[in-house]
Amino acid sequence: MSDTTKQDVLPRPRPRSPGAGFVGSHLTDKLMMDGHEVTVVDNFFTGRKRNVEHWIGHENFELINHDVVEPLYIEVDQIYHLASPASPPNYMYNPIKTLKTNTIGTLNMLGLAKRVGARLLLASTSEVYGDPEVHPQSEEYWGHVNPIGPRACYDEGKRVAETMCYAYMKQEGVEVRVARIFNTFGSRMHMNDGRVVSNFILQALQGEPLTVYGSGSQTRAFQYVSDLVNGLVSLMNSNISSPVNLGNPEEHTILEFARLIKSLVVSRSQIQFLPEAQDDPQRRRPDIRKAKLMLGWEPVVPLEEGLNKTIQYFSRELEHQANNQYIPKPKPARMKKGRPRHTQGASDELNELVWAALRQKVILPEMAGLRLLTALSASGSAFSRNAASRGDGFERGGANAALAREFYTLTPDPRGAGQGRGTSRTGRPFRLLRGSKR
Ligand SMILES: O=c1ccn([C@@H]2O[C@H](COP(=O)(O)OP(=O)(O)O[C@H]3OC[C@@H](O)[C@H](O)[C@H]3O)[C@@H](O)[C@H]2O)c(=O)[nH]1
Repeated sequence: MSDTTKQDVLPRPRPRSPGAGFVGSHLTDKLMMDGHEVTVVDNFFTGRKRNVEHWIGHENFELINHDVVEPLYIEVDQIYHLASPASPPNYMYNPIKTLKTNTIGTLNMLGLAKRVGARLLLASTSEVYGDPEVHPQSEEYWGHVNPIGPRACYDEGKRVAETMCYAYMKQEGVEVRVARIFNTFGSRMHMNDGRVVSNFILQALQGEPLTVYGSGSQTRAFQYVSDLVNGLVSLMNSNISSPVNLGNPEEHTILEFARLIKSLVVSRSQIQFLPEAQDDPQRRRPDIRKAKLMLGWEPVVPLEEGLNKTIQYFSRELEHQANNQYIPKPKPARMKKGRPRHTQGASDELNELVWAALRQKVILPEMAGLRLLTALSASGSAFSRNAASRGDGFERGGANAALAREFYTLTPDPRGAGQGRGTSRTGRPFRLLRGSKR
């Protein structure tokens, strides 16, 4: 099928990504919000349906339970190939599976790209540089990897995945993009992820010792997930086929990082030194001059801001887990006149998502809208809990208008937009009722 025909059939790009994991689910949010049709493919080895459930029911969204180690036959224009466990304990847990995913999985995705004429973006990693002898790491550096060490399944798996991309580009003309992703953190990381950010935050929140492997003098530079997602999308849509580093160049020792998290959580946790991990890279920091120059991209979220959001996310996860269900905090069912209604306790991320949807006039179908409301409700918003429980009302006419009205009424726009008046999805203008009785 030619590109033109495909464009005729699918007026908007139709990307696919194994997107129920940490990074994939944030990428899915961005692509959906930008109006694309998205097919998420995931085997749920480390991904979770919960991360993308708010899109289930949306006409532009499809979720396929599939392992990329098996061939896949779908029609797409762009492929974000993110499949692979990324946390060292996860990828070392089943090294053969990690190797299969990164080798056979990548071959299958490149085969798919070749068959349908799609562009493929490989989520590669800073781990291709191994324990680097060059600092900071630029794309020209070939790396220093132990090919038989415990990290090799991932490091070498990603290195050969890059090799495969360029072989398909040269031999078959497949359009490829390669993002070398440096340490990334944010909400939707799994509680058992095992990487340093989730470990330290969870330990600090629970008063457990923060486990520093080795002396803590090894360094890393951490980027917030929204910066990464913006970088991935801009790389996909660029004309740069050679590898590009995506990361935040602000470098810290792991010990400094432990202290920073302790202070942000205001935790009394001790710091506990454990034996050093084998082949642990000692220094890592991205050289991002190429991304800046060629993509106009650089991270914008300050470390502390990203960490505070992530701390908030993990506090809720802990609360949710402790109760096995979220017990809402007591709140008056009706707010007093003049007092702003808001989703206090609701996740900023969900608020942002709903607001962005309303601002960009993305259609929130009843099911997706209800799921968002339910999620907000689970986060402790008395108002949205009521709205969710009145879900049947949304099935009737003007559902999106009702949904928009609910959110206009209860949620402050985090970016200050939507003041005073709004327009519903049906085009019917309505007044912002925030702060007054409805
Ligand atoms: O509890 C912990 C966890 C980790 N660490 C240390 O913190 C540093 C960072 O470790 P992480 O497990 O978060 O991540 P690593 O940097 O080793 O690997 C990561 O690199 C980039 C990505 O591609 C991957 O997400 C991941 O492989 C390491 O030095 C590690 O030894 C601790 O000191 N304590």
